[in-house]
Amino acid sequence: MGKKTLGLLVMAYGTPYKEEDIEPYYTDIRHGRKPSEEALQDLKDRYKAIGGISPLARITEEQTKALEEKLNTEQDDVEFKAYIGLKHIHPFIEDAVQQMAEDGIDEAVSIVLAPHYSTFSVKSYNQRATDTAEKYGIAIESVESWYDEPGFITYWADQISAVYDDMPVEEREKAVLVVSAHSLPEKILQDGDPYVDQLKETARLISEATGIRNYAIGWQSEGNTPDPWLGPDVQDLTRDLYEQKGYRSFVYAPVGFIADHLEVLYDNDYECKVVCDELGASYHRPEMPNAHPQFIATLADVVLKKVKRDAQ
Ligand SMILES: CC1=C(CCC(=O)O)c2cc3nc(cc4[nH]c(cc5[nH]c(cc1n2)c(C)c5CCC(=O)O)c(CCC(=O)O)c4C)C(CCC(=O)O)=C3C
Ligand SMILES: [Fe+2]
Repeated sequence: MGKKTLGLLVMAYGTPYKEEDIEPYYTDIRHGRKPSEEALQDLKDRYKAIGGISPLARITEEQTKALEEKLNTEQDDVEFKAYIGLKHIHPFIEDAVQQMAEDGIDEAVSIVLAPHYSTFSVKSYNQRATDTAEKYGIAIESVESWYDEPGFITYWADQISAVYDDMPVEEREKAVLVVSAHSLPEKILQDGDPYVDQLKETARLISEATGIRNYAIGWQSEGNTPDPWLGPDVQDLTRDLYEQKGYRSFVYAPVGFIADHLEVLYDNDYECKVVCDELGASYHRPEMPNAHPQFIATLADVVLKKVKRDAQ
């Protein structure tokens, strides 16, 4: 008998593949409500500013292929077969699980390509995966978070240290590390959501690993809604750190994301850089994990730990 095939559901946010996808994609993000003409144009302009469309679709695919390959070379007990399931565009999470069922898979493990757990993000991905798997009789186990995984911390520590090592000593003395994730509505805190504490812990572990004591936590890319969002926003934080603490060099580590995409290429590389330029401060942003082998090996560790624990 051959090896058992285990489904590997890799879930991610999703991104438009071409300009015409932007409207239905944005409508899906807004729970089916069409965006205003103005908001739609604003989003189209941001995608245009990063080169027309996001590289995220390609990167998610590269990460998924690399993870499947790594898992299958790392161990010999099962054969992992990867499926991409997206939150806001095809192939949707439900499509991926249905495809698994059609391929005869009855056992699967899932991981979200986002390190920190929140009721807004990972919980809803996992719920959709579990509901659909149940419908098709697939036994699925879901990774919940990996914000403190040693390889993840090492990845960022190495990238950040490389940026600091390249700085002249005078710059390094006036440098600050800004560790950030996507902002969420403040109301998540009322339900004891672990999101904020998890980001703080990622930052603390990076500080410990790099020896960088001057760091601050920020939130970015907040939505355009009337409710209050988690702050401080990274742009306001940049000004405050400049004015009140005298920092002159800013190193942005958007650790809530793992790929080059709109939030990083626009919200950090354009918007934060504009603030730094205005202030006459230096802007740095270490490389995102993307399909970096060290990062993929970390994801493989996370998946294998989940599978092994459940096998006991
Ligand atoms: C927590 C979180 C993550 C990280 C965890 C995870 O990865 O799941 C994330 C990632 C991403 N978010 C992305 C894109 C967008 N998110 C939006 C809007 C929103 N995100 C939210 C949350 C998150 N988002 C929320 C609460 C809203 C407001 C919704 C509302 O209106 O109530 C909008 C609408 C316009 C705007 O607000 O900019 C867009 C275009 C892309 C793809 C980028 C690309 O295509 O390159 C990625 C990776
Ligand atoms: Fe988003």
